[in-house]
Amino acid sequence: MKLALLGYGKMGKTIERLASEKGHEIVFTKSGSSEEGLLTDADVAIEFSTPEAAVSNIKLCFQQGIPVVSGTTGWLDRYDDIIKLCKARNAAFIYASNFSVGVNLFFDLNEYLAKLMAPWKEYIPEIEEIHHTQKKDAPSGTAITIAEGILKHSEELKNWKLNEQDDRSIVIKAIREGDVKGTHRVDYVSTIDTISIKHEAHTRDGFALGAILAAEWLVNKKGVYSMKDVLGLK
Ligand SMILES: NC(=O)c1ccc[n+]([C@@H]2O[C@H](COP(=O)([O-])OP(=O)(O)OC[C@H]3O[C@@H](n4cnc5c(N)ncnc54)[C@H](O)[C@@H]3O)[C@@H](O)[C@H]2O)c1
Ligand SMILES: O=C(O)C1=N[C@H](C(=O)O)CCC1
Repeated sequence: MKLALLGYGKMGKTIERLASEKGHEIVFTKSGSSEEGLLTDADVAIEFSTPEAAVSNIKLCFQQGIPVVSGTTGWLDRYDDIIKLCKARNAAFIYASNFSVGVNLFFDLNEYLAKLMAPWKEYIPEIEEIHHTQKKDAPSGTAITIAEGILKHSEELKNWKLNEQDDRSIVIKAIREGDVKGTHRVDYVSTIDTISIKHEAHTRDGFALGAILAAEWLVNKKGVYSMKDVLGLK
């Protein structure tokens, strides 16, 4: 598979290493807004850049007819526009807030637990995420997906809030420390006890391998997909 890498920071470089080990070829890399260029040698693009750059990078792929896998977080206020554009252009697109297989299993576990806990109103759900100090967005995209999974099964809770709790919202506590790769915990807290589930990434390899898997899956497809399609979790 011939790959274009849009964004060549911590994730871009991890993807380059692991994709090369799998026998894929990197034919294009982009690490700034001034670089445009032709992606047409690539079978698929993998986009891990910045919240400000993601939308124009994805559009660049749609314009050049290259399927695109995007893992950049912090731009989702534009997600619906991108989906419309993808359909209008008959392009191919996968976004995931987290590409690791472990986190995608954790998303399902989170929804299972949310359904189980829904009748037990004395337990209040809370989310905590911890990441490295260079991270630009808060809360993490993964924490937002976790919150959405809980909201789907709750009658009382209507939204999430960063570092703030009230009767109708789930608090997401965002902590930035050292070089933490990504830790997410969901607690159901009552006065009597706490029930917790946690995912802790030890390296970035899981995110990168999941993105490569998604790219391999997306080649020669059209349409909008998710990691559930890639992993057969639907
Ligand atoms: N979905 C997932 O599984 C997952 C996993 C890890 C990180 N992320 C997200 O991926 C993004 C990147 O993470 P990172 O740790 O590699 O960050 P990073 O800061 O190490 O790398 C980002 C790179 O993007 C480059 N860049 C800036 N503008 C650009 C542009 N216009 N076009 C192309 N590249 C540009 C920067 O030069 C930088 O090298 C973040 O949004 C992060 O939250 C998602
Ligand atoms: O390092 C990051 O930045 C990460 N971002 C994603 C998020 O916001 O959820 C995934 C975990 C790592």
